[in-house]
Amino acid sequence: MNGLFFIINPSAGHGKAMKVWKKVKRELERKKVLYRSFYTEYPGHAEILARQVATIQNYHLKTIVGVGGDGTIHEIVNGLSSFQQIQIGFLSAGSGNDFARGFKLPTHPVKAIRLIIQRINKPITQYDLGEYRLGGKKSGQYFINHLGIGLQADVQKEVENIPIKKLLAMLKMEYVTFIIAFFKVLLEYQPSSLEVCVNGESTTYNNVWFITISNGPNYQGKFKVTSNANASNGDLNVTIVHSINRFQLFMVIFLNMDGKYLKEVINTIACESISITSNKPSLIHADGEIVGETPVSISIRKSRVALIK
Ligand SMILES: Nc1ncnc2c1ncn2[C@@H]1O[C@H](COP(=O)(O)OP(=O)(O)OP(=O)(O)O)[C@@H](O)[C@H]1O
Repeated sequence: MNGLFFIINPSAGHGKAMKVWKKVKRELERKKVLYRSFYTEYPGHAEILARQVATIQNYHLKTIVGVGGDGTIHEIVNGLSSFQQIQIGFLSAGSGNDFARGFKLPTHPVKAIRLIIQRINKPITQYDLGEYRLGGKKSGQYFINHLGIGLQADVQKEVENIPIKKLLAMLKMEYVTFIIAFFKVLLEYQPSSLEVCVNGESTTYNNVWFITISNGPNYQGKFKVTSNANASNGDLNVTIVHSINRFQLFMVIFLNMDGKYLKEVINTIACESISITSNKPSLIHADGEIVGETPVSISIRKSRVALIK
C-alpha cells in the first residue's frame, strides 16, 4: 500500500499523543490521504512496529510518521536503521519534546501533518545519527538527538519515579517534576572519574557530573549547557561538566551560564568518535531513554536518516 504509516505512542505526553492523533486523523480524512495507523502497546514497541512495517511493505513504503515524544522517535529511528530509504515524519506529542524543538519541527499538529504531506516523495535532507555501543557489544544502537552520561541520566530516571508526575503534567508543570528529581539526585550524587578517548587520545577527567554527546542542536531542555551541535555536519558535539561544586552546577544548569564564567570546567569537543570508561558504572540515556551503563563507545554515522522537516 502506498500512503502514510503512523506509529502512535498513546502513553506519550500523558495522553497528549491521542489528542494530537485525533486532529491529524481528521486532517488526513479531509485531504483524503491514504493511511494506516498502529498503536504501541509497551515500551520498545515502536521500534518493533517500525521494523515490521518496513520489512512487510518493502519497496512500497515511503514514509513512516511517529506520534509521540523523544522516546518514540528514538525507537522509530532504531527500528528503521537498516531502511535508509524510508522517510521519517514526526508529530511531536511528548512531555519534553527536546527533539522537535531542536530540529525545529512544527508543534501544531495540523501544520505539521500538512508539511509532511507536502514533502512526501520530494528530495529531503539526510541527517546524521549517533551510534553507541555498550560494553564490548559489537552491534550498536542509535540516537538522533543526544546521549547523556552521569547526573543527567540519573535525573531522567528519577523523573519516572516522582509520584505526582502525572498530576504535574496535567497542570502543564512538567518542569516542577524535573526540579524535584534534579534536587533529589543532586543531594546524593557523587561525581566520578571518567576516561575519555577521542581520536585515539585519552584524557582523564575527575569529578565529572555529566557528559553530553549531541548530534542534534538542543538537548535536555532544562540542562541548558550550550550545544553547537548540528545533525548534518558529520560531527558529534561533546560537553563535559566537571570539577565544580554543587552550587556552581546549579548555576550552570538553571541559569544557563554555558561556560561564560566556567570555561575551565566545561570542556566542549567536536569529534567523530569517542569512548568513555569510568571508575564506577555511570548511567546512560539516549534521547531521554535509559539504555545502560558505562563503558560506552559512540561514533557518528553520517547522513543516515531521511527526516521530513
Ligand atoms: N503503550 C505504551 N504503554 C506504556 N509505555 C509506552 C507505550 N508505548 C511506548 N511506551 C514508552 O513510553 C515512553 C515515553 O514515550 P515518549 O518519550 O515518546 O513520551 P514522553 O516521555 O511523554 O515524551 P518526552 O520524552 O518528549 O518527554 C517510552 O519509553 C516508550 O517506550
